Amino acid sequence: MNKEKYLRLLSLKYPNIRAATSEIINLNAILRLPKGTEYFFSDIHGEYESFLDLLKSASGTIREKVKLLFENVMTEKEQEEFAKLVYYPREVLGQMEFLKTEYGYWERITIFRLVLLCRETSSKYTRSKVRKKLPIDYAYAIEELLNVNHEDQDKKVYYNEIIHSVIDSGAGKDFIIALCKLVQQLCVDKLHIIGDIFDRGPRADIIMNELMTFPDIDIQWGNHDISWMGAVCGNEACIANVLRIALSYNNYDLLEDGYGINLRALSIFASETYHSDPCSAFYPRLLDENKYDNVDTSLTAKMHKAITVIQLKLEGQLIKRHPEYNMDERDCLNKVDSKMRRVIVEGIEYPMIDMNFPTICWEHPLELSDGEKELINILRISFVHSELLNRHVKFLYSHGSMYKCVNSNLLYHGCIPMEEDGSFTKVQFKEEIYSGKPLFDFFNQQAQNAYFLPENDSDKQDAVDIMWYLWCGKNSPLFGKSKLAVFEKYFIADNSAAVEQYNPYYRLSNGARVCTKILEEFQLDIDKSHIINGHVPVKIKEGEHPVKAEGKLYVIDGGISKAYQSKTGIAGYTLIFTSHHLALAEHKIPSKGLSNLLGTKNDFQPVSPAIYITEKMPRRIMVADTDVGRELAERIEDLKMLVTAYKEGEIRESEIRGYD
Ligand SMILES: O=P(O)(O)OC[C@H]1O[C@](O)(COP(=O)(O)O)[C@@H](O)[C@@H]1O
Ligand SMILES: [Mn+2]
Repeated sequence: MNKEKYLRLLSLKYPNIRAATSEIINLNAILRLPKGTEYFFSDIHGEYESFLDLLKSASGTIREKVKLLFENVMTEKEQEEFAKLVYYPREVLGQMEFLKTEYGYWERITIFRLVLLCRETSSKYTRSKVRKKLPIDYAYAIEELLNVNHEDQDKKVYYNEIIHSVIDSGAGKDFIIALCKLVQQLCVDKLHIIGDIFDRGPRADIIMNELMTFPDIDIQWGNHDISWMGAVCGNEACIANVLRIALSYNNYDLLEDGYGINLRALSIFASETYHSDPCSAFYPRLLDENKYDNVDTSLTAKMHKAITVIQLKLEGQLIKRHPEYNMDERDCLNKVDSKMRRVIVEGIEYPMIDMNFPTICWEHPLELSDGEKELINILRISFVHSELLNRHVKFLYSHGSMYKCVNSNLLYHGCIPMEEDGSFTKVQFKEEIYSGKPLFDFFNQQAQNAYFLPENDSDKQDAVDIMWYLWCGKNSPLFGKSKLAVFEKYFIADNSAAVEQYNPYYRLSNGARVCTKILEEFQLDIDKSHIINGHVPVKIKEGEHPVKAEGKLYVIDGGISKAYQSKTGIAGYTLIFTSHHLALAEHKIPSKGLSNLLGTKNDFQPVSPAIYITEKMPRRIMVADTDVGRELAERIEDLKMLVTAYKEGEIRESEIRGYD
């Protein structure tokens, strides 16, 4: 756009010198504020209770602020009760049994204390930023309360008046809820999710609903997320895969209650096809109980086997369609010698532990039976049309990507595929060869194409297929392992056949030199920047540490996922980036959540992690030093140009606004 056209558009918003100048002053003020606090989480894996605890408590930060403010007027127990209210106001209020007279007093003092907490948490933001986070209904009242000067006697009366009128009008509870939510949102200014929201734990859908309420959030897709996205794009191998994992963890509530995926056809097909098969290797892991949909485990095992066989066939077909994936080795069904009941994997022969495959014709092992064809078709329709799942996937697209550079940090879930010598692996798709950043960009574009291209576009199918490659391909930055040993885990007794080798990245990135090379590849300042990954559980109890490469790399998969806590020894990490420092909050097992709060009242354990400062900033980081700050500085320059244009008569000033 040419300069004059651009300034004319800008003049619609700032129609005269006064308006433009006052915006310049505002923006300059914002630049001089400390930057907001950023929170990083990864590998949440459907654990909605623990995750909501961490999010709503700002990983222990709110508890610290409560202590700071009220240590002298509240006992430890009262502080804990108060913090509990801030995290789960609706639930706590629903539980309260007070005499009417006591309640009125409690409501007043609670509002008063919450306002103090809001003031403390909002102190480093401009009024305008706080205003944007205010709930519409109470914006005016809250803003007044936050900004009243307590020294002034008249103002104090005014302050009390506001609180009284809120209570008198019967809005006390709602007002308390609004203040609590505001504290939560003020504490976590920016939220970064480094992938793997889905699979294993009970309710990824509840996590997504919560994330969608967050004003400032970005998501770097994990391999598990991309496989759900692929499923919604209609990739049948991905559909079979997400169902297989969900069944293996007994996640019926997520599938049926959450996403409305109808499993009737699968259960009928499985119980008929595998009626006398014990399906022993397919019993689900029972880490959580379903609240709504309970299916007996022997039927689940049959459904699990049915979908696994379908998945192996569909994967084999995909591999045949795409020789460029170089994944022939993963076409395992074609490596089975059905007569000898043996299979050859990576050149080694193993006995098969199970040869009951009523739907496989060994002449053409990848062909779906008629029943399987009909079934996968029904399931595909269910996934592609699930309304809530589509909303969630759209959000993953609008707020997510393969990687992100933000405030001097490089965020991605898994790895940059690398050779043993530290060079970026060159990967060929069609005629093009990609490596390093261009490989990420290529996959990012393909993921977009998979969902957004119209059905009749000739590039659509390849893009939809690549979603499966991103889930488990050797050179997928989201996966980064030599193979995903689905077949071996179910059908070979020897565990060594199921070993998945990590890409050399995972060893080489422990060295600062390789991390520097990666940061340079993404044009980041090598002295200030960090790489932030998830994907690989950090085995703390075996002496591993999340901070690597002389502080340049953070791996923050600490095991929020219950299934992995025995490996890591903790219940997850939160990386916290304030204006002063980078810190890791290390969460203890068990993080007792909402269900405890609602069950036995006294059993609630507040989130109180061990917090370690891992890097102090040489000086306080201000908004001016951040990406947003750079955008604001540009806007200031533009506004200055506009002021000059007004002064020189190039554009005429006006009082009225453009289009509104
Ligand atoms: O422990 P589970 O749920 O059976 O999953 C094991 C599988 O998950 C994977 O680790 C991928 O999941 P992550 O991205 O969470 O590591 C595979 O490599 C592995 O085969
Ligand atoms: Mn992962």
